Parts: sequence; C-alpha cells; structure tokens
Amino acid sequence: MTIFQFPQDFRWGTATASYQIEGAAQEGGRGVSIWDTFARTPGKVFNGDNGDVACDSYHRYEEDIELMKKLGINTYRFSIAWPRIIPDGDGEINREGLDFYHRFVDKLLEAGIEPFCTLYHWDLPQTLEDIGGWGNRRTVDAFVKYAEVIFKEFSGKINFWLTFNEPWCIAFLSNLLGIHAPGNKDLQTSINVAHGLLVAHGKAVQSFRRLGTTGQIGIAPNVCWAEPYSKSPEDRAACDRAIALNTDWFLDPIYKGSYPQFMVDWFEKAGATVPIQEGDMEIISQPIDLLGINYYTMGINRFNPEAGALQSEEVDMGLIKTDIGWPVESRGLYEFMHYLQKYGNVDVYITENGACINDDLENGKINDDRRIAYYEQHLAQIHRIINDGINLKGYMAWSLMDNFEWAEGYRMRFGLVHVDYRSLVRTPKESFYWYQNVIKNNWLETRI
Ligand SMILES: N=NNCCOCCOc1ccc(-c2cn(C[C@@H]3NC[C@@H](O)[C@H]3O)nn2)cc1
Repeated sequence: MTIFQFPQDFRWGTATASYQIEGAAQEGGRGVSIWDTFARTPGKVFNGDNGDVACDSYHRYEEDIELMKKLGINTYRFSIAWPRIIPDGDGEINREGLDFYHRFVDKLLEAGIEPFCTLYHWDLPQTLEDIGGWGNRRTVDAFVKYAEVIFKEFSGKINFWLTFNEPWCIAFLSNLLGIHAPGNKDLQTSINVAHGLLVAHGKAVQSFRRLGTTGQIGIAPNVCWAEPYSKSPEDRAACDRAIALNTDWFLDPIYKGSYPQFMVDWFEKAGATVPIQEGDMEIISQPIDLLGINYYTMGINRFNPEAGALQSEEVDMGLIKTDIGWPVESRGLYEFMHYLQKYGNVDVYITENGACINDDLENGKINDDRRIAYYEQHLAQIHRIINDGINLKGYMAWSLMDNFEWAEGYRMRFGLVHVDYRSLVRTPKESFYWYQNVIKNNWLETRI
C-alpha cells in the first residue's frame, strides 16, 4: 500500500453542466438552445433522449448541495445556461434566470463550497446558431454582452471562471464530425467556429479585466493525448496533429498569439483557412490566470490517409475500457501535463476526469469498483504531477451525478451519485464514499 499526501490547499471538487443536469427546459423564462433542437432531431441522440427534465437540478439544487456537503468537496464546477440569462441570445436580460443562479450560488457559499463557473458549456441560444453561430461575429459580440452581465452580477460571489468548456468539442466534434450540436460536417465551418470562440474568449477576458471582476479566469480544453503506434515519422506526425487540434490549436493563439503553423499549413492543403481579422490575435492572447484541463483517456495513433481530416487513426491496443469504450490509461495525463509546460508552469485545475461505468443498483447499492480503480490510477498520476513541481491546484471529478451525456443520452453514466431518471432519486455510489475518504484525509491510499 502507498500513501499519497496532497498539498494542504489542494482543491477537491466535482463538475457538472447546465444542459446536462438542470432540466426545466421550458421554465424560468429559458430560451431554446442548440441542444434542445439537436436532441429533437431524429437519430442525433441515443433513444431520442433530451434535457427537458435531466436530473431536475433546477428544482433539486438544494438536495444536490447537501450531497456535495456530504461528499466533503470545497469546490463545485457548474455552468450557467446562456438561454436562461438572455433567452433570445442577444436581447432582453431574463431576471428570473439571474435570480436562479444567485439562489444557487448563495446556497453553495453558505455550504462553504467555492463556485467554479463555466460561462459556456455548449448550450448556445438557437437564435444565434440560426445566424451562423460562432462563425458570425454577432454571436461573438452577443457572448461578450452575456459574459458582462454575469461578471457584473456575480463579481464578489464567484472567483473562479472559465470562458469555454472543451473548445475542440465546440468546434470540431460539433461542426466537423457532426456528433454534437449543431451537427455540421464541414472543415471550414469548424475552423470558423474555433476562431470565433477564441475571439469571444479574448474579448470576454478583456471585459473581465475592465470591469474589475473578482477572481481568476481561464479556459478548459479537453486533452487528446496520443502516442505513435510505430517509430515511423508518419505515425509520429499523425499523433502530433491529433494532440495539437485539441490543445495547440487553442492554446498557441492564447499563449503565443498565433496558430500552430504546421496545422495551418495542413488545413490549407485541405482548402481551409483561418478567418483572421485585423487585431484578432491580440484580442485572443489576453493573459489568462488559469487553465482547466479535461482528461479522460489517451490513444495509440497511426497515420491513415483515410482517417478523416487529420489522417490520424486510433489503434485498439486491447486495454481495459470504460463502458463508453474509452481505454483506461492514466499515463496520458502525466505525459500531457509535462507537454503543457511549453506554455509555462501555469496554474492548472483538472476540471474534468472520470469514468463511464454503467453499473446499476443492486440491493440498494452501486458497487462501482471499476470507477474506484479508475480514480485511484488517475489520482496517483495527479500526485506524481504535483511531485514534479507542476502547478496543479485542484481536481474536479466528472461528474457529481449521472446526467445527460450528450449524443449518448442517459445510457452512459459518469456520476459518483446514481440518478434514477424515473423517480430522480439520487443514490451515492461506492465511489462516492471512496472519494469522500480521499477528500477527508487529503491523501490517496492505494491498494497495491
Ligand atoms: N478525439 N478524437 N475523436 C475522433 C472521433 O471521436 C468520436 C467521438 O468523439 C468524442 C470525443 C470526445 C467526447 C467527450 C465527451 N466528454 C465528456 C463530456 N466532457 C464535457 C462534459 O459535458 C462531459 O459530458 N468529453 N469528451 C465525446 C465524443
């Protein structure tokens, strides 16, 4: 057995997102989001599931906060639904929406839990998608207006901010692969979306500073760590492209003020260019205070000219997989965090990490040992990373509770707490109690 002691000020938390847990989709003045539309489009979401009810956290947030208190977390990452704040995306402010989040945040603070707020976790107002979404500068300006409303309302209550969750998913999963909303399948569109959200990020950071908003602000890319299947230069390059599209494509503009040239060249060969306007890169590269990193798995990749826009293919190496099919391999988190050092030893929070394990209730318990094993491996890597002197400041497990897992609907379960979607009864899993113990001790006790 090994004991891994964490720093005294290390933040322990969990994460969720508005569309995935709130429900009340037609309540409180909320407007329609692209996920309401996408989920109602036949064939897009498993079983035709949607976020109309979800976990009903809009009405049950006090119960959820009681669970957080029981778990012992000191930090809770959530997202604000833009369609609750400005229902048509760019018009009147909905006071009822702001009041909901004030009640929620006040309850969190009362419980001694630090709110960690994501401004955009994929629920774009449909009216803005109707005019071209993030590829239209009007959407960029509407986001800044929305962000400024939130900064003014919650400065002093919220001190940890993220502009965007998983920009690769927003741009490429949703507009090149078409797997998430709005479901476009076009390379130029996806590059326009990526650039638009980066400009929106930079402008929001400028507003954050100008308004003197309390706290720190950053962005949360998701990681695609990949190692080459062979020693061939082609396989190495295929991995570089896969990693770069999730990370460098967004963090080079933010930290260096320019896109990674090898990727710009790669896309130009495919006939796609970045729609940079005068001053964009200066706006995008506003200094930020922190990075959120979302890590789930890693791949062994090889070159395949038939394998999509990146010509990079993941090889199934027969590793143990979670129930969503992702290999369990915590090594990629350690390797990636060292890769990230090229941007400097910036403050990093793991804003998502977790396992899709679809165990169900058995005699009133959920014995999700596989999820415990996943967390054990990944927290051991977290300790290695901190031990190497990297500024990893906190960890948020994805997710507090089972919720709407996008195109997979409700069949895929990432929660530490089981949700019965008929009764909405919450039941802490064995992993909840395991994580509770890690938090209480502020150390990890491995079984090996
Ligand atoms: N990478 N290359 N893929 C090539 C082809 O992939 C096909 C499928 O792709 C993906 C990739 C990534 C995801 C994903 C899901 N989550 C979990 C959510 N994170 C934010 C939070 O809301 C969680 O629900 N994180 N990532 C889904 C599908």
